[in-house]
Amino acid sequence: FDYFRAKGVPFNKPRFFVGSRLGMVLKTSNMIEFVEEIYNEFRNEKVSGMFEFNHPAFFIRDPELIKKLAVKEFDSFMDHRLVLSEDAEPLFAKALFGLTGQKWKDMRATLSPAFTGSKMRLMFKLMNEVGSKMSKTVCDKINKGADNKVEFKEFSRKFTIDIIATCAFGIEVNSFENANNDFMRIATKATNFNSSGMLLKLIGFFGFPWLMSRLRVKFLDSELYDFFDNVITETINTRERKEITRNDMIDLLLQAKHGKLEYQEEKSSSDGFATVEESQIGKQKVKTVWSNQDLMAQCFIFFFAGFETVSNVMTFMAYELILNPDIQKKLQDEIDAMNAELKGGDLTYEDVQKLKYMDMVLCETLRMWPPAPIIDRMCTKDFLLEYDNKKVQIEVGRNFYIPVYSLHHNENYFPNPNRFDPERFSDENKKNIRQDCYLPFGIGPRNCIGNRFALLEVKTIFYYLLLNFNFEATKDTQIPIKLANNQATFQFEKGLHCALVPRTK
Ligand code: HEM
Repeated sequence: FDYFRAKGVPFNKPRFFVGSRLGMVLKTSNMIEFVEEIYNEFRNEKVSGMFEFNHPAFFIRDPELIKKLAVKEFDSFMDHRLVLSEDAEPLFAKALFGLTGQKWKDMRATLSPAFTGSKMRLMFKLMNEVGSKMSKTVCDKINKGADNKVEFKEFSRKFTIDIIATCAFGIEVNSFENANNDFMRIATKATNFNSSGMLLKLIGFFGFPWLMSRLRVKFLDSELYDFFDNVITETINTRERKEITRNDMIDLLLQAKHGKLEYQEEKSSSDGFATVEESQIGKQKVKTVWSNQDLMAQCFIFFFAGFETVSNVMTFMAYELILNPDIQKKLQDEIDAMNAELKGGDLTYEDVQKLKYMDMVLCETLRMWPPAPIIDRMCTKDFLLEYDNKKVQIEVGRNFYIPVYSLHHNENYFPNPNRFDPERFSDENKKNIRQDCYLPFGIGPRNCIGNRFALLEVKTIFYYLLLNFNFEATKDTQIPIKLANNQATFQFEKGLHCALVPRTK
């Protein structure tokens, strides 16, 4: 607890055992309150300190320093702090997010060609099929008299499960017809951080990973591991035996396994303002031979990273549209115009790129409600941090946090930050946005590999939903919303209860 005092860095006064995480243990604050509390404690400092239980961590407030460490000095800050070892969670440890050093570089370079604009264009067909089919199912049900009141988080999970199942695993699920399918059951289990058992595990893994490793505590249920193992092994075997091509992620991973996937530079490759660029590391050629288990871990992380984040964005976007009917109407006008232009034809990848206002609304949702409100990096080479005539040594194994949420809500970077205003991202205004202060998909070579996929997915689903429905509040809608007092997830306390009212055109 003397770590920061010795370095002359101001720090959040730690409490015995819990450090700066009392709110996590007592469940008295949510993730945003935690980030804001630490961010606002030393408003005039570029760097401060906090404690993950007994583990000191730097908190970098200054965007230029963040950029310096996460981009320019990437070699010294390449990894995330590993709280899950290979013993505790083989799938996490072998997946891109958990990999470290050279292994991470090789895997990133192997996978990044699967996430370029041209690959997204091919995958869009699968996404579009699910989006349009599911909206039609919902429409038919409501038109036949089914209840039009939904809890939007639960509702959007059905879309994201079906899309990730078809795009990452090559499996059609149809969660609106069969709500209790295995994917949904497993996903719900994997992302349920609310139970006391899970809270204890989280405290253990965050605060005392070495102890958890000694005790051989597993993070995820073994049923989950078996489920992914069976699904992926079976799919890979069938694909290889029957030489089926489907342009989904399993296809791309198999191409990568056989060394046939290479990064292709593209002329214009923006899938929206929030798109992040791939670094040179991701564009290298690699010769590593990957095992089926390595591939399985990647499918797993696509599932894990791409399911909860996307359904969260969808829920927050629906909430903002309910609060701001004029914005909802303007977005529907754009969608209706596109629909008229299509004259009954299929929506294409290029059409989605043309939905400018959709991009503005989504960018603003990601600013107001970034699904990853805080991200971290771990020091992989001793580093002397110099700023404001100070010199602070950061040793290997120490990590720093980037307060994404607080940057997005700092009035110096986003005037009137609590106002939902898509106009910030208009052609005219977006040039005023500092790229180092807008980080919904992270920063530097370790940014979100699935960013294009995520943007495309949300836009496609909202296209079909808003074409057919108005989102309206009901007596059960919690306004203003409150977040659940849980620092492991970023969710509404009571969900988002609302009505999908069929549009009369
Ligand atoms: C709106 C939805 C999403 C958001 C806001 C989001 C955000 C993020 C953020 C903030 C990071 C950490 C970046 C950093 O540390 O600089 C990350 C990493 C990652 N995301 Fe996403 N993500 C989303 C959707 C997805 C999807 C759909 C996929 C996969 C299909 C995905 C796959 C990953 C992976 C594999 C990583 C680890 C990258 C690495 O370590 O090299 N994400 N994401």
